[in-house]
Amino acid sequence: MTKPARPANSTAGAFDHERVEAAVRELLVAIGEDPEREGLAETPQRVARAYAEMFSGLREDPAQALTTTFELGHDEMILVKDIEITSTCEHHLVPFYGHAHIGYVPGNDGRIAGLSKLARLVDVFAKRPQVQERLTTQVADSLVDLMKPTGVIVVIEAEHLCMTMRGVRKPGSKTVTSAVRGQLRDPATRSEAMSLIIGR
Ligand SMILES: Nc1nc2c(ncn2[C@@H]2O[C@H](COP(=O)(O)OP(=O)(O)OP(=O)(O)O)[C@@H](O)[C@H]2O)c(=O)[nH]1
Ligand SMILES: [Zn+2]
Repeated sequence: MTKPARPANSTAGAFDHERVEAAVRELLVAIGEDPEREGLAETPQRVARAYAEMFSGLREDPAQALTTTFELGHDEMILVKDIEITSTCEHHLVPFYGHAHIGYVPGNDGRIAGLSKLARLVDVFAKRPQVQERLTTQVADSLVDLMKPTGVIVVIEAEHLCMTMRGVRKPGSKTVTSAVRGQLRDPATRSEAMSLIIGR
């Protein structure tokens, strides 16, 4: 049975460096390598440090990313385009990377978010084992939760290394996912938002 995905704001247990190091050492033996040879001797520790960074979002709360908001009385769409993202495919544990575009129309209070905080919010979810669709909806749903905006659109375009370096080997293929909430579901506003995002 497929287990349900971890809820957006749950916090995972502490990162166990020693256990990751032991697992990487074991992995090296399993692929026929010598984990004691000079070039690999420190690899388990390096990989543990890298994983701690790549999966740091498991222990982060999205509410802590969206800390700074301003009461501006703004009621038009705000769009932050081309936010670079790197995440990790949960099926193969290799990266997928590309760009996120986040647009929203503030709620009735006209409250807006600090621009950098939107990029921080994406990272909370990107730094977890992911599939692109869930990453996209988690960003949209947490923005709805935290900002109570009138509308939200999140578009992510990414290249998956699991499709380029191995398996089907189709370099250059891009996956585009979107999540649209509230007023931006209206076909006219949605297509205006999409043309701002896609029209470069
Ligand atoms: N929908 C979706 N699929 C993904 C994502 N990342 C990887 N996948 C796909 O997950 C699928 C896993 O398929 P499996 O048949 O279980 O694994 P596999 O034998 O390694 O598959 P191949 O990649 O086709 O060699 C593959 O089709 C991947 O392309 C993602 O973010 N979203
Ligand atoms: Zn994959």
